[in-house]
Amino acid sequence: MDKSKRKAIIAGNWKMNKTPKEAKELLNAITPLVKDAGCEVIACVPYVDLATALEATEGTNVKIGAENCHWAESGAFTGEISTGMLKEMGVEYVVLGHSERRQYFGETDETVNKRTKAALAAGLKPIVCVGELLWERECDITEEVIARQIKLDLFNVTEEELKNVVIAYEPVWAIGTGKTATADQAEEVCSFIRATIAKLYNQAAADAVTIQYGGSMNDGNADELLSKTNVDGGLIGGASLVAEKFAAIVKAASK
Ligand SMILES: O=C[C@H](O)COP(=O)(O)O
Repeated sequence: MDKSKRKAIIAGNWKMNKTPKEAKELLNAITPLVKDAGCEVIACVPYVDLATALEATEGTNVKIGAENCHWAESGAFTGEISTGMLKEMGVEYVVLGHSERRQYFGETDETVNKRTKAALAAGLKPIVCVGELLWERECDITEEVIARQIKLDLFNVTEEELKNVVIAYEPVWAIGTGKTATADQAEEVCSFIRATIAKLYNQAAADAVTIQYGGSMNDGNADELLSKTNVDGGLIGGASLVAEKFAAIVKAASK
C-alpha cells in the first residue's frame, strides 16, 4: 500500500510535564504553528491538563489524548481514570503501554491488552506502545520481543477495532536519551510490526495501520525518520514541549 494512503500522525506525549496554566500557554503557542498541518496532530497531556487542553484546542486541528486509562468502567481503583471519564470530556486518543508505565508502574502486556480493549469499547483510539530494551537488542531478540508485545497487546482486538489503533514503536534505549534509532533501524522494526499484523489479521489491515516511531525524535532527525516507508508518524516526548520544535516535526510529516 502506498504510504500516502495511511494516516500520518504526530503525537506529543507530554509525560509528567506542564501545569494547567503552562499547558494552556504551550497549546496557544502550538495551535497557530500547526494549523495547516498535512497530518493529524495530537497532544497527549497529564490528566489534570485535559480540561484546559480541550478548551485551548477547541475549533483547531489539534486533538487531545490522555496518557493512560484503566480498564474497569468504575469501582474501587483509587487514583485511576476510566475510559468513560475521558470519553465524556471529549478526549479522542489515549497512550497505552508506554515503556515508562511498563518500567516504573508494573504495566504488563496483559494489562495493556485490557486497557486497549476497554479504550476501544469506549470509542477512544489507543496509541499502543511497544519496544525492546537495549539488552534485548544486544541479545538479538528485538523481533521476538516486538512480536510478543504485538500479539499480546492486541489479543482479541478485532479487525474492525484495529482501524482505531495506532502502534508506536519506541525502542526503550532511545527514549529521552538523545540516542535515536537510525532511520534504517526504525524502518526495520516498523516494517516487522506491519508484517506481524499481516500475519495476525491480513495484509489489508496491516497496510492501513499507522505505525509511529518514538525515541528522541526531534526537528533535526524527523525528516529522515519520516521518509521511511513504514514510519507513518512520531510519538514525541521532549521535543513536544517546545512549540517550534514540535511544529517543525509536524511540518516534516506533512510533506
Ligand atoms: O512517548 C514518547 C517517547 O517516550 C519519546 O520520548 P523522547 O522524545 O523524549 O525520547
